Amino acid sequence: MSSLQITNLVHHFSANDMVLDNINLEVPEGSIYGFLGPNGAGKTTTLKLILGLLKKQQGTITLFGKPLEKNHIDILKRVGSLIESPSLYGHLTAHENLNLLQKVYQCPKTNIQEVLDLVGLAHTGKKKAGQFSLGMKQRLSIAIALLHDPSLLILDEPTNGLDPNGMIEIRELLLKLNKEKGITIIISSHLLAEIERLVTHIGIINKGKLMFEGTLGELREKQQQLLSVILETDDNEKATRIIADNDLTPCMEEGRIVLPAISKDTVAKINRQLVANGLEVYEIKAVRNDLEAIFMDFIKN
Ligand SMILES: Nc1ncnc2c1ncn2[C@@H]1O[C@H](COP(=O)(O)OP(=O)(O)OP(=O)(O)O)[C@@H](O)[C@H]1O
Repeated sequence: MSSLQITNLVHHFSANDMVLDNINLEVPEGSIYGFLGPNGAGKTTTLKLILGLLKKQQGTITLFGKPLEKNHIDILKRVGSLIESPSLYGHLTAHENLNLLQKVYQCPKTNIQEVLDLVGLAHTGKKKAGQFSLGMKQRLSIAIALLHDPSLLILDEPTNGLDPNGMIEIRELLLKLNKEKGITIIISSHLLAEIERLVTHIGIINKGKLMFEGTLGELREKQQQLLSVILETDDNEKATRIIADNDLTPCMEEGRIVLPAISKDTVAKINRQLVANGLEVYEIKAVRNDLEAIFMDFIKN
């Protein structure tokens, strides 16, 4: 069962800007789904459409097996979200902030202490939210999103601007919410390293197109398949010209030639050509791309 399914989602802000270009994605129930992409890729637009904060133009959005348009209120009751900067009352304590919003959202009062415990703010007592660190403010915003006991939490770049400690706190909180409360989480980010140790599933979006979707394990499998080749010769400029004649695109990095993934046969062929052209080949080695390099590859192409 999936918590969210999107099919053929298209969105324009004006006639000739395709901000979302036929997005299809699926968030399994119980997963932590990392929605990854560079600035301007279309992450916030997608998340706003999922929450009904933007009017859908084309495609279908289904949450908990029901179409969004026809079940908007019922669906929103099951979703907590944090999109863009949170609105907190700086002159109120964490408890007072939650107390106020609990009345606005008409959710059970009993949730307040539990939610404060969950996000690690139960000890903040009389301290006003305005005096909180950015990390504490983010955790209070997540607490607000949790007040009505949602089964899906949608967070748009919640670790933006946090120091490494703040990032770790949010990561541990989200893992706890997922494990202990069974909450499905969608979290957007433009940094793979930031969410790599948190997510079970990843969707990579670039220029409004979904470039990859799968489990973290499937992304790692791509890592196994992708090998770049590093070469060093006594005349790298000449070697680069010879290699480029094979329809390859070598580039220079730190005085060595770097080639995208190529087959063993091609490596042998290039080696023969370089030697036949009188070059000394000092080194040819295959290197595994790390996950970050794979992500960069998705957003480059
Ligand atoms: N209200 C709007 N009117 C016009 N263009 C918009 C509007 N909102 C977003 N855009 C454009 O749509 C594109 C996608 O923006 P979006 O905010 O969805 O990207 P993002 O992946 O969330 O990026 P970021 O990490 O920078 O927030 C960008 O080119 C942005 O300038």
